Parts: sequence; structure tokens; C-alpha cells
Amino acid sequence: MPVLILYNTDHGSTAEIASRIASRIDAVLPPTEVHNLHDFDATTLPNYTAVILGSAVHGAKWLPEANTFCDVHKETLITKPVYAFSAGAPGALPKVFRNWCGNHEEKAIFEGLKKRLDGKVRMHRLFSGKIEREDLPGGLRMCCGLFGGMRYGDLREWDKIEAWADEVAADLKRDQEEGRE
Ligand SMILES: Cc1cc2nc3c(=O)[nH]c(=O)nc-3n(C[C@H](O)[C@H](O)[C@H](O)COP(=O)(O)O)c2cc1C
Repeated sequence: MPVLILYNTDHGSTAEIASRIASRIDAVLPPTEVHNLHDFDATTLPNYTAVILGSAVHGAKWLPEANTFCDVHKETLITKPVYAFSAGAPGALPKVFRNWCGNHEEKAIFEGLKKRLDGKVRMHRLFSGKIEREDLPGGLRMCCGLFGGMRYGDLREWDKIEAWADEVAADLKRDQEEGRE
């Protein structure tokens, strides 16, 4: 059965992260499938061996449709290995805040997801996405403007994304070898 990578995006950068994750996992554990949440036929969810959910972050939270998907399909999701990733803006922040804010947001999203899925989420990682100044809402832009040294543009760190995908693939491979799949 394939591994499913399911993403929710606003401006597209989460989709590209999802595809890169899929290609790394596919190299170890084929087949994989990547779907946009909006086009996904959720009746096929039982047909996947594991699910990797990803969402863009707005207001320090996943996009509402991604959270709703977890709520609606919880009973199926918790029967499978579930992993999660987010595309946010920690890399846009000045260096002094970057790690603290990034770790805080990563942990808060993970805790929220675990609450939604009875603790059945194995890993969550927050990556920096593409951040364009003009895409941010006025309040957030103003708040960010208070700090000097904001960075904008494509801040995705592909080496970190690939390393995380490899970690997920190794975890799933262990399941397979130990007969847990
Ligand atoms: C309206 C809006 C609100 C955002 N709020 C946050 C936030 O609270 N935390 C964060 O890390 N990133 C935030 N971001 C940055 C996005 O998560 C980031 O640009 C991400 O790459 C978007 O993914 P996408 O291209 O798939 O939509 C926000 C972006 C927008 C447009």
C-alpha cells in the first residue's frame, strides 16, 4: 500500500515541500502519492500504509481545512503511522528570535495535533517556507517591521526537509522490517 503525503497550501510552497518529501520517501519505500487536500478523495484513506500531513501556518496554526481533516478522519488516521510537517516563517525572523520562536511554534502545533489525534502523531517538523512581505497581513507585517533584520523570499532549507523525510522513511522501514506494517 502506498504512503500518502497530503498537504494544504495557500501560496504553493507547502505543495513543493510535500513533493520533495514524497520523492525522498519513494526512494526508500515506494510507492508514494502526493495530494492536495482539496482534491483528495478521502474515501481512499484506508488504502494507505502511512500518512504524512502538511499545512501552511497562518496565525501560528495550521490552515483550518487541515485541522478539520484531522477531526473528520481521526478514526482512520489513528490506525496508521501519522507524521506531520508545517511550512511557516521562522526563517524570516531575526536570528536572535528565530530558534526560540520556531521551536515554540513547532511544539505548539505538535501538541495541538496530538490532542486532535489522541497522541497518535509520531513526529512534527516546522520548516520555513516562502515568505513574501506583501503576503503577510498588515498587523503581522507591522509587528515584524518592529524588528530589524527580517528576511523574505524563498527560505526553504531543502537539506533539512530531505533529512526529515529520510528520518520518516527510516522509521517506516523499521516498522516494515519488524513486521508492524
Ligand atoms: C496571512 C498569513 C499569516 C501567516 N502567519 C504565520 C504564522 O503565524 N507563523 C508562521 O510561522 N508563518 C506564518 N505565515 C507564513 C506562511 O506560513 C509561509 O509563508 C508559508 O510558506 C506559506 O505556505 P504556502 O506557500 O504553502 O501557503 C503567514 C503567512 C500569511 C500569508
